[in-house]
Amino acid sequence: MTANSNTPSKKAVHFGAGNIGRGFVACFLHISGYEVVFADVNGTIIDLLNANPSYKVIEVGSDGTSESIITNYRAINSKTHEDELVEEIATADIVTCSVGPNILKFIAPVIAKGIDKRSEDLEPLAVIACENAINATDSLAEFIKAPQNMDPSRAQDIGKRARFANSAIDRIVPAQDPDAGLNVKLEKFYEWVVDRTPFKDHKPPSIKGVMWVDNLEPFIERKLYTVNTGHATAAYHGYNRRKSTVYDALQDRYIQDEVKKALQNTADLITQKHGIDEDEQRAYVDKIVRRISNPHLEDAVERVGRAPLRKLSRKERFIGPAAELAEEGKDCSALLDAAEMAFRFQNVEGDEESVELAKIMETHEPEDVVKMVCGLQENEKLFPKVVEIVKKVQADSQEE
Ligand SMILES: NC(=O)c1ccc[n+]([C@@H]2O[C@H](COP(=O)([O-])OP(=O)(O)OC[C@H]3O[C@@H](n4cnc5c(N)ncnc54)[C@H](O)[C@@H]3O)[C@@H](O)[C@H]2O)c1
Ligand SMILES: O=P(O)(O)OC[C@@H](O)[C@@H](O)[C@H](O)[C@H](O)CO
Repeated sequence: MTANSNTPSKKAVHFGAGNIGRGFVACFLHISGYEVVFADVNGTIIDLLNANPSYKVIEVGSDGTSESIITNYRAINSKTHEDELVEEIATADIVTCSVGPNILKFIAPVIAKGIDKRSEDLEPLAVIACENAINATDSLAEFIKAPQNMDPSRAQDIGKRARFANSAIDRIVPAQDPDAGLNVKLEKFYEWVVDRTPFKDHKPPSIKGVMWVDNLEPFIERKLYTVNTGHATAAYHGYNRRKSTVYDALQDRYIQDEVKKALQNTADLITQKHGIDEDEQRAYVDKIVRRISNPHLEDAVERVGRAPLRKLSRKERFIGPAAELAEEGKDCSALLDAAEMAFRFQNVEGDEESVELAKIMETHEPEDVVKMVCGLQENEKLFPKVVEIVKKVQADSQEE
């Protein structure tokens, strides 16, 4: 897969040269004819990218392996070379990011400067956040337009210089082997759905593989509450049963049943809320269970369970759907079982949020934990159920 050399050169700046960044977003921008300028704070990755003119994207699955070569990129350290990056953004066609939802506020200032410097003779910059979070691009746009980052008068007519489109991005990219260098191993499946509505009066950027839709909400909720709910359920149960990978976890009959029950809980919500056909959702679930069971990915439960405070928050894969189901008096018990396992994901090596979670659990009353971590309020039907879970986990920790 290489870009057609006759394609006029277009430029994309991509924040986050990590797994999904190199393996999916940059790969598809590359085959769509963009020069990709990576921006990252990891000096080692930046140096490697600048020293190597190509890297491989390796798709692995039951029907074999296939490789693509990615070229035509540069890399800039956003911590040390901000001015250079501002110039690149001011003249780019697209800015994408896959840095993690909690990092958006840190990349916003430099994007704001680049947008502000942009000539209005150019098409507006297309900004698309590729994170596992509902409306991540809106969150990024809010940070960009905040008065500390942009003069309010410029924020008001920012639409002349930039358009912000939410997206749902789906492809499993595990942590890479330490000796993999820049190469990225990932699954064959991919889905990248982007909101078309911000480009109504302009042409949306041309990116191969993107599905443009007028209503993104069903796509992002279905993705987060199926792929990520199922994945995290397997990972947290797996972690607590000492499994190494999601594949190993799913070999355990009990965990497999818990995943299926959690995905039945979310299917009950999604099919009704978004008018999705039940058979279609069943097929989607089956496919996801097959995808996360891919033995070639060797996806560690610690990666999939990473950042438990984010994953236990209000709009995320467990509490988001469970709160809505509880309000309707529907079953959300498997989601709560998985949330309990997430509360037990404490002090995991290399995971700051799991250390923070342990401190919060040790020093706060159960009701306060539920308010702080899950963003639930006392008047919500789910609140007492999660309080009971927290009490149980706290009691078990005291016994240990
Ligand atoms: N890996 C997947 O399977 C997958 C799939 C879909 C979506 N996502 C989402 O993509 C995002 C990234 O996930 P990942 O697995 O690629 O993680 P990753 O850790 O491999 O990559 C994140 C990259 O962001 C960089 N970064 C951190 N702070 C930065 C900053 N201030 N400025 C610039 N770069 C910064 C890191 O150095 C790292 O290279 C997350 O939101 C994740 O949920 C991941
Ligand atoms: O990236 P997170 O931490 O939100 O979730 C971990 C995994 O579930 C996730 O990265 C999946 O691999 C991905 O969302 C598949 O599309």
